[in-house]
Amino acid sequence: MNNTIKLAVHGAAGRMGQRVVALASGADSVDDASGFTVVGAIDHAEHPKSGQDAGVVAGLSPIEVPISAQWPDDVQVVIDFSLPEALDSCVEHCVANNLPLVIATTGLSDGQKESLAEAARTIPIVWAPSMSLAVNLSMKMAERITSALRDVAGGVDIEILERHHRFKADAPSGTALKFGELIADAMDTEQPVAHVHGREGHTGQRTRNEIGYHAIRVGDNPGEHTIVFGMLGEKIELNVAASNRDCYASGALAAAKWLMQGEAGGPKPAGMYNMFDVLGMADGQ
Ligand SMILES: NC(=O)C1=CN([C@@H]2O[C@H](COP(=O)(O)OP(=O)(O)OC[C@H]3O[C@@H](n4cnc5c(N)ncnc54)[C@H](OP(=O)(O)O)[C@@H]3O)[C@@H](O)[C@H]2O)C=CC1
Ligand SMILES: O=C(O)C1=N[C@H](C(=O)O)C[C@H](O)C1
Repeated sequence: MNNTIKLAVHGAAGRMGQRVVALASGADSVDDASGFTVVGAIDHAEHPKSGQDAGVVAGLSPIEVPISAQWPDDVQVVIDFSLPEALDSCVEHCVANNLPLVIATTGLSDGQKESLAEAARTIPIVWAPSMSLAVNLSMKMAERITSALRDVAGGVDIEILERHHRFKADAPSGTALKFGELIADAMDTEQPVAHVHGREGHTGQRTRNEIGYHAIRVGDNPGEHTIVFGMLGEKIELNVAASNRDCYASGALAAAKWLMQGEAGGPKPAGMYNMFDVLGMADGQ
């Protein structure tokens, strides 16, 4: 009997979808990727690779699963790496079929975030802008550094630089925005924190309650974030960089496996989870 977890990948023909299909199909021996069978490789019907074997598209031998807009019936868990405009139908399918869902797509609208919160009342969802262990650990470090420097004499200026490949459609990255959200909370100021995206012209002096964001698009960079903590006389730079996309793919597979490991032997209860939950880094864990 086949006891593996039956996985569908949404956005399967894309850069990330291909790596999830490859790792889950055993392309490399990655612990987090063991124990899955890819049963669905979902992409839009007009995709040029539609109908082709998803394993072949991902650079492997055939896995006998075509890239298709049709969802198979035997799916147990879904991983989404697609586009904001493609996500809604994926969430609707998971809610209608009671399927646990890992959402990695970034650039979502406020309305979509509200819809996700609603969906999480019915199904368990892991939603995170970065599935990478190193990035999530760096987020915890950024919170810690921000708190430690909160009352430093002369103050600290915090700026977030992100670099990604030229094909990336959203800016700044979802990860940069999440770093900013966590840092703003850790700044714990009475004044609201201003999120400043790039600077140009006669901007005046930098204020003390702002976080700056700078999005760089270069070549094939799979994702790099640098958080600069600038003080008078010294600075700290926290840099976290992917060498390839497998940190995200294996993190998403770890999240899918975690969703399938509820206390009662079935999936986790309905709710909104993140990678801190998956990695055991949530407050109080
Ligand atoms: N959370 C994380 O750890 C990470 C998140 N990401 C995010 O994941 C997303 C995908 O990234 P990436 O793989 O590089 O992007 P790609 O553009 O390479 O892949 C997206 C795939 O989704 C397809 N798609 C478009 N419309 C639909 C639809 N209606 N239904 C199903 N599939 C559809 C695209 O087709 P077509 O090409 O024809 O548009 C493409 O094949 C981005 O938002 C990115 O920011 C990326 C890496 C890590
Ligand atoms: O589009 C990408 O490539 C990435 N997107 C995510 C983001 O927007 O934060 C995560 C990672 O940095 C790669």
